[in-house]
Amino acid sequence: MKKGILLVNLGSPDSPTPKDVKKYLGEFLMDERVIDIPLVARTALVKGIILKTRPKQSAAAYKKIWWEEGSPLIVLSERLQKKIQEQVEMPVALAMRYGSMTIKKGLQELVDKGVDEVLLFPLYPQFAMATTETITVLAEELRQQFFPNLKIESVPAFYNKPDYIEVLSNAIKNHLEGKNFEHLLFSYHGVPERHIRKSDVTKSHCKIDGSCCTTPSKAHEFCYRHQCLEVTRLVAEKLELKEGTYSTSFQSRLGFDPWLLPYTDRTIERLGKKGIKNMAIVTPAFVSDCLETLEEIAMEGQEIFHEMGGKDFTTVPCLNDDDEWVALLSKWINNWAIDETIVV
Ligand SMILES: C=CC1=C(C)c2cc3[nH]c(cc4nc(cc5[nH]c(cc1n2)c(C)c5CCC(=O)O)C(CCC(=O)O)=C4C)c(C)c3C=C
Ligand SMILES: [Fe+2]
Ligand SMILES: [Fe+2]
Repeated sequence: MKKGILLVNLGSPDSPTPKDVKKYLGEFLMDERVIDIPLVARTALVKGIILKTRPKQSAAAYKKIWWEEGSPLIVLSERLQKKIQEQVEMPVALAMRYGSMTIKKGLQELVDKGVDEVLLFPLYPQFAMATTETITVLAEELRQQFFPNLKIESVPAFYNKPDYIEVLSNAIKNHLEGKNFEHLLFSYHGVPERHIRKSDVTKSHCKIDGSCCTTPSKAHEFCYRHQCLEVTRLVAEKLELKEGTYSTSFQSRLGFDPWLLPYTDRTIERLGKKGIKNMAIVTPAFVSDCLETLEEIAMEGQEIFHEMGGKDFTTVPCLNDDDEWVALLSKWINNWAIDETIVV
């Protein structure tokens, strides 16, 4: 059998124009694992309300962060793919869950190279219904419909793998070397609380009450909140951060449902009001810098902090195409090629 890799990230619009942003958001938000309400209600909400105003607003935000080569998320994912390809023997393709670089095209590219066994690699350290699950479900649907002879195995969330924590901690340490920060905020993309309850395989563990996520449970294999809190805990342990000098928050909420707390914008506000003058922020739910890190955090977050009296606001870049990160992903891929072990 010939093996190949399909790295999958979220995706971006083709350009930062309201028209392309609308097309992209339409596909993204109509995903039943992103806005998880019945089809009729989802259509009314997305097409009848969100897509009437949001594309213009989002396009303006995208314009602020767009690069000459294109969307930062896509460009950085492509750089990652190229660097991994230099370190592994088998073909490495890249796809996006939404937008033009489809998973179908990615699978076809591998099949055209003679691949019949694919390692599907969602580029998300933590599991979420709206990220990892939607990728694996779609890939399986495409396999059944178009590639019935293809074998696909998926890489699960790797949030607590010691070598991932080490690479992430080193990246944070290197970036913050010599910088004097009083507080390090770990900001993760949020999800509606409802998503956490839906993914609870035990159906009774998740209470979103702050304690369930630190009580051992089978539910944590698919609990986004637990997995985010664990990344913070493990990195803080590795970097020997003192209690009270770091915290976790959740960003990018959409709509009026309760999302995971505390919210990042409010947390930054609170830190500024409390008299913190120098803060740093890291965003471990994203492996590539994107709209949510470059605009929402590095621009809007910084502005909030300054308005509250804060001075230095340092954003730690995502792992992007960091050499240690590339080496780790290549090691995991090469291990799979040798003995089918998936990420240990
Ligand atoms: C951990 C990763 C992500 C989760 C979980 C996630 C959930 C989620 N997102 C929305 C709504 C939007 N997200 C948007 C942008 C965006 N989201 C992620 C990652 C996760 N989303 C990334 C990497 C990006 C940036 C993409 C880029 O091109 O750079 C947007 C678009 C921007 C905007 O208008 O704010 C929306 C909308 C929901 C509803 C959701 C639910 C669980
Ligand atoms: Fe929990
Ligand atoms: Fe999002």
